[in-house]
Amino acid sequence: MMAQFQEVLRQSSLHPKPAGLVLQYGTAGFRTNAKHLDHIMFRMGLLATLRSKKTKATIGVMVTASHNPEEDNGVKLVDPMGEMVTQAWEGYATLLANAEQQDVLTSLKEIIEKEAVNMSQEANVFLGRDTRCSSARLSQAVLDGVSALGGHSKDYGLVTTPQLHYMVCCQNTGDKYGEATVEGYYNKLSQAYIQLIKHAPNCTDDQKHLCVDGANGIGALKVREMEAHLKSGLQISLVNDGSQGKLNDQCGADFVKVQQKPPSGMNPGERCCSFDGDADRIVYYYTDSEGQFHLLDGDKIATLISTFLKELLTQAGLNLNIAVVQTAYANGSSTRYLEDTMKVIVRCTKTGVKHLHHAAQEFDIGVYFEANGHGTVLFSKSAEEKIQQLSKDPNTDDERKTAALLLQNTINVINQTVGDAISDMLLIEAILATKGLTVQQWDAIYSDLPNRQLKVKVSDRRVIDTTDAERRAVRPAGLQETIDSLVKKYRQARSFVRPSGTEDVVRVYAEAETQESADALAHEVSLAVYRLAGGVGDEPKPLH
Ligand SMILES: CC(=O)N[C@H]1[C@@H](OP(=O)(O)O)O[C@H](CO)[C@@H](O)[C@@H]1O
Ligand SMILES: [Mg+2]
Repeated sequence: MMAQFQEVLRQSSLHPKPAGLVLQYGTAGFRTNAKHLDHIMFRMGLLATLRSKKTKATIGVMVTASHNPEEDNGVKLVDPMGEMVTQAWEGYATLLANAEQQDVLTSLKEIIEKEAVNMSQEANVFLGRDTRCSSARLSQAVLDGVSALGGHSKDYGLVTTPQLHYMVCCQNTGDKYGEATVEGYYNKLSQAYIQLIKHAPNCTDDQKHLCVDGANGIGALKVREMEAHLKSGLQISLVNDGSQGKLNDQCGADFVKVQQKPPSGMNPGERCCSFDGDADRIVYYYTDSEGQFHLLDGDKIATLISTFLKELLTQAGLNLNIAVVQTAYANGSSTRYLEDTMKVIVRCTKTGVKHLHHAAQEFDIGVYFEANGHGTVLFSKSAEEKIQQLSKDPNTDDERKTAALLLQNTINVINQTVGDAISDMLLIEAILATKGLTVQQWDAIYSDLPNRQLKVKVSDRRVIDTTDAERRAVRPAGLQETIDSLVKKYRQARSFVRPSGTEDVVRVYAEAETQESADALAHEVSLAVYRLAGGVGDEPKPLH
């Protein structure tokens, strides 16, 4: 053990921390300009090794800053079942990341002691990275951290974030979930997709065509690799494939969702989708004959998927509960449609995938999506078993059997570990094909309420405290009362504010019957935040 600690000290000096730099393990790990991250990567290599020893399982480390600009980078840790690392270890990550150079060993020992980590236990770490030019160098720093503590590592190189989550889950479930290789991932998903579209024999070449915006990132590389496995079951035109443009610059799912417009390089007459920079988010869109842009975001995706699953459950005669998990950012129309028309259970959680994921685990089938397009579907073990039994039952009639087989293939096309743009894309394409739905028909299931998101700069965003899944502010005094009285001025209105977990801003959301009302309400609520929560800089200006 002494020798290992000596090695940590030696290696740590090669990955020095800039004095005074303080970073937080946020909603999606550490994220900042790549030039400040070398020591963070080394230390996350150390921490992942400890986590592996503690859990006696393989742990994942993904080097990416998702939708952030190319100059940034970041790192996320992946727990044994492919889920985000637990909250307690997020705390350790922050502790270790911020320890000054001379205190690294003390912090490391503190974690070892608190968690009673058996240091003679073997450790295994899987590593993946996105296409940023800083990612290769930063990955090496992670590997140095793992080897300093005597851990084993496997570097998957360029993979999407959800592919790495998948590998970790496969490895720790003895390949029950699938084979822990990129090839195994493509085979599992593409075979399930090909089985699903067998139920759409009338699908024309036009319907099989999809434009994909790869955000000039890893998703573009991987969608190309996947395409080869799909045996022309899907015809993909790839734009922003990374050959020319810059990562996430004027493209990608975040750009499309926030700007509500198509990415550069795309002429979206037909069905299109955009991935984000690490391919764990997806949004769809099209432009109608009048040139109007239509966005089909995470809420519309959750609605499409849950409708499909509910119909299959009915056909299969299976009594399984199904819920949709959303956040406060879900469009009010989607919530109303799901609850009132679809009669599915709807849950609202705090922002951040881990919250949605945990809530979704409480149901037989939990469909979760953030409005920005990050999401997946979780099937409980018993739900999977019931579906499998039915598909094998010789006494089942044809209709029930077909539904059970469709459900089975749906399970196989989904990456249950985390939101996955490629897997979600295949599922959505299969649903549209089997139901014979156009993107316009899908869009028409319900109409979004006009909405607006704004950001307000305040001197300390922690003065805002929220409750009820972030839908109500309990501090500062008077803020919620002000929001309530502003909301009353508009029809079908709703508004809330919360401090961002990834940026130094307070986010304001408003929706209402018209775009003008949503914009006016968002502005008035921004002013209330500015005045009551210590706004800095100029007062927010009206949008019109
Ligand atoms: C309104 C919004 O889209 N917020 C995003 C954003 O979190 P904030 O805490 O709002 O900054 O980044 C998170 C990580 O990617 C994502 O999970 C979340 O949905
Ligand atoms: Mg992402």
